Amino acid sequence: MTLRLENVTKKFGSFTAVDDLSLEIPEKQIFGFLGANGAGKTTTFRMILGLMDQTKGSISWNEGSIGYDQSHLIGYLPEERGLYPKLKVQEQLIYLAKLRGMNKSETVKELDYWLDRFKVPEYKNKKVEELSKGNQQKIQFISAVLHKPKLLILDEPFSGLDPVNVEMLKKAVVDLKDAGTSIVFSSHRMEHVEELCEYLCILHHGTPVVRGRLKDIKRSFGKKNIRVHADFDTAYLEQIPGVTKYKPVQDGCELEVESENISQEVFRELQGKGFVRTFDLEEPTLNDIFIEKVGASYE
Ligand SMILES: Nc1ncnc2c1ncn2[C@@H]1O[C@H](COP(=O)(O)OP(=O)(O)OP(=O)(O)O)[C@@H](O)[C@H]1O
Repeated sequence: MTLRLENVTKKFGSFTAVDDLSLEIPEKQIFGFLGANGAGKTTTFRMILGLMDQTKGSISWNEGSIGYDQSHLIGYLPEERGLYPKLKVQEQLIYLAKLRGMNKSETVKELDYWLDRFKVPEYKNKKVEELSKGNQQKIQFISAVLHKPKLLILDEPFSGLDPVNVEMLKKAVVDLKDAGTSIVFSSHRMEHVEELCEYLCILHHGTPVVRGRLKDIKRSFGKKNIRVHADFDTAYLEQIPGVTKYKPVQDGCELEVESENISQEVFRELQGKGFVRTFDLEEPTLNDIFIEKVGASYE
């Protein structure tokens, strides 16, 4: 059940929010959707879900289009969140699950499971407005997964959650993937995407600037980070051509180098100067890649 976007464009008047976006989102994986504010992530989700028509291009899931008759196969956590504040948690989840074809006893069973798992069983009969923002978000997440969707779209699922709740939700996302759910989520937090996703796309002004498998993206980025700890002054390393960043740290330095070859050059330059305690060569972080590809537009 691959989700495929082909040359998708969305215009609002003369403004292009999503520009000729082609993506293949593999099934049973967690796919990360990144981009600065206003990059077009939510707009893309809305088009995938059929909440909004694209101006051009096509979106297909399992070779067909996504229609309302597939609502029971899809779960969505919208960015704007949308629970009824005056209704009790159980009442409204029974109502929302009914729209997706679930009966009351199935819903209550699933709801009890999730409330226990998220350590909030006492909220079952509380009105949503009585819950904190983070706890409302957990309930909203439950409403997106209660019917065991095959495709789950999460718009900024971790925003506004404390670290314990972030971990709880991450674990739930991984377990859902292991159970066979295809998950797409947007986030501004690179470390979450780095930890959870095998595949990702970085959107910039509605256009993908990076897409594919995280491992391949990191490898092809070229730049590497090096951490050196030594019992001599390493400041001279900054002068090596191809060293793009230099930061002194306690007993050494952190470097960014243009390529693997330059890292070997740095290694050679360290020989014979004294005792080198650490020489760590690391792949770039997703944060490094994001800043390089998207960051310039902030300047
Ligand atoms: N209904 C609309 N009418 C006009 N412009 C819109 C509409 N919806 C979105 N936009 C514009 O389209 C662009 C993309 O918005 P979108 O909400 O998809 O971004 P996003 O990547 O989800 O951003 P964020 O990270 O801030 O949530 C923005 O410039 C936004 O102002």
